Amino acid sequence: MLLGGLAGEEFGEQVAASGAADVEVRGLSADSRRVEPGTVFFALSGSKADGSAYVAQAVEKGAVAVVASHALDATVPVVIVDHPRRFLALAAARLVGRQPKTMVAVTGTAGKTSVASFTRQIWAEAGQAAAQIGTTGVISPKRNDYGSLTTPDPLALHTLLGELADEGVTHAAMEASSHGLDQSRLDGVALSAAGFTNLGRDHMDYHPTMEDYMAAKMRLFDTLLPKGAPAVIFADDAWSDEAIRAANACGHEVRTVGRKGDFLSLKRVEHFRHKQVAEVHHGGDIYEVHIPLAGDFQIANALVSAGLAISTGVSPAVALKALEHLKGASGRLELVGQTKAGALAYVDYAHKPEALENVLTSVRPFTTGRVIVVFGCGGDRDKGKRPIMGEIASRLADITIVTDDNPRSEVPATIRSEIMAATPKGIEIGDRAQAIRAGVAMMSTGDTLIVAGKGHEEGQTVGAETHPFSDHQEVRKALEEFDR
Ligand SMILES: CC(=O)N[C@H]1[C@@H](OP(=O)(O)OP(=O)(O)OC[C@H]2O[C@@H](n3ccc(=O)[nH]c3=O)[C@H](O)[C@@H]2O)O[C@H](CO)[C@@H](O)[C@@H]1O[C@H](C)C(=O)N[C@@H](C)C(=O)N[C@H](CCC(=O)O)C(=O)O
Ligand SMILES: Nc1ncnc2c1ncn2[C@@H]1O[C@H](COP(=O)(O)OP(=O)(O)OP(=O)(O)O)[C@@H](O)[C@H]1O
Ligand SMILES: N[C@H](CCC[C@H](N)C(=O)O)C(=O)O
Ligand SMILES: [Mg+2]
Repeated sequence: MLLGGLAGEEFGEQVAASGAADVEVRGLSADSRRVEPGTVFFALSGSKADGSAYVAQAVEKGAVAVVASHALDATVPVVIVDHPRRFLALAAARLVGRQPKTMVAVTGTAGKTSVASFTRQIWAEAGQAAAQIGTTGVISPKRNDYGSLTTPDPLALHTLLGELADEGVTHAAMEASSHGLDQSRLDGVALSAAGFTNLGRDHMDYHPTMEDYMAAKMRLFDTLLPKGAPAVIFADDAWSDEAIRAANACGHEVRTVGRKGDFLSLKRVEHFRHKQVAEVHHGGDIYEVHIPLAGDFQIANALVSAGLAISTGVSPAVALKALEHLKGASGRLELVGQTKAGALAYVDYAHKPEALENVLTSVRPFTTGRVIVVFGCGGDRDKGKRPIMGEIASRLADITIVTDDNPRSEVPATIRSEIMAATPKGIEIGDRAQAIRAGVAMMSTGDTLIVAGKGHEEGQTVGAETHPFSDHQEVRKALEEFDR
């Protein structure tokens, strides 16, 4: 394809100005190390490096043109644009040229993986070939691939979407992380609908303020979702009104769900040990909905998912009935085992304040004994959340065990001490396997154990190395050891 053709209307003029419109393009890359002959190199300024420094290397490896945000010295044409990351995403979409026909994206601080999974499950129940893309990887009729980024970079993303389309997948739900939105990773995806769950503290190391964080999330509505398309918004969050305002301002069809929702209105919820029954009103009809998952927050996720499924053609009756068979996403308040005396052990991915608060509150109604929590905070990530999570655990759990969770380049004991400062009665056990053993050893009748922070993860990253580690396995091992 010619670069002029990949540029589209938005970047056509700049490409023409560079004299590169007729350059034949064989591939795109933002990494000089991966450039091959015929590639267009996008020189991106990142958090660690500046791609401009690698232009010479890219050209040496065969780059036929460079896209950058400022003038550069190069022996090939240089296209100067304001937003090279957006150009990369749109060009990747055009170069691949196909994606599952119906795609939705969901954003929010918590619940994205769950909503992507539930939406896929509802579509599948409705007979569609459906996929989900996000933190836990890619799940489709033919795949169950472990993932890394929540929102893949545009080249990986569009290659994947092309493959899914070739495999016959017609429906896909993807997670839009704030990093992904801010870095235009999904700008090239054609969306049929989009969802918002909630906003809470996270990634304050990346976004300067909560308003900036919210603005990144709202790119989903103000830049990516085509005007007039359905925006499904959870109505009961502190930031819901702001999201509704933003979606309305863009001319979308706003569909709110939740207690304050008018598209799917939640009227009543009864909590049981392993399930919840909700009364939901839609378009004048009343539905009794059985959700086989614990946790109030799963109702919110289920409603956003049903809203997205209905907005993409599933009948309301089928969508709400499908909720009866939902399986939780791996490691999201997942019941991993129980003691012979019936005390429950869960693995959960809460690694940010609101999520931890929600999870600890969610298990209280069915916990007749004590709530025991084992958790830590990641290194090289928002340090401000450490004392906040410590305070939440000491307020909402009866026993708190503070341990390590991917310390990365930081000193693990320092991370723990920042959590412990707000958890005066916390027990500190750095070794995560030992911390889980200690938690399991304490369990007696009526207690609930929550091992939080890693969810589906399969490794513990210490320094630059990731060692195999699974909360699921450690919980199971400890249950075997202590509960004979
Ligand atoms: C902070 C961040 O988000 N970084 C992402 C970003 O990298 P970057 O552009 O900042 O990269 P950089 O290292 O500064 O390099 C700048 C440019 O120079 C290029 N380069 C560099 C070296 C070289 O020799 N040659 C060369 O061309 C790089 O390829 C890059 O294009 O763009 C890359 C490509 O899309 C991402 O892989 C990378 O994600 C890193 C690995 C990451 O850890 N991201 C996390 C924080 C993240 O994105 N998380 C979110 C949210 C999770 C959640 O919600 O909890 C996610 O979506 O997963
Ligand atoms: N709607 C919700 N409201 C509050 N907390 C939630 C909600 N949904 C999930 N959680 C909590 O957040 C954790 C992560 O859930 P999930 O993976 O679905 O969210 P996510 O937005 O994909 O998170 P991440 O950005 O880390 O990938 C869960 O394990 C649970 O503790
Ligand atoms: N996507 C999140 C996951 C955090 C999970 C937690 N286990 C940690 O390592 O902090 C991040 O990279 O910030
Ligand atoms: Mg996720």
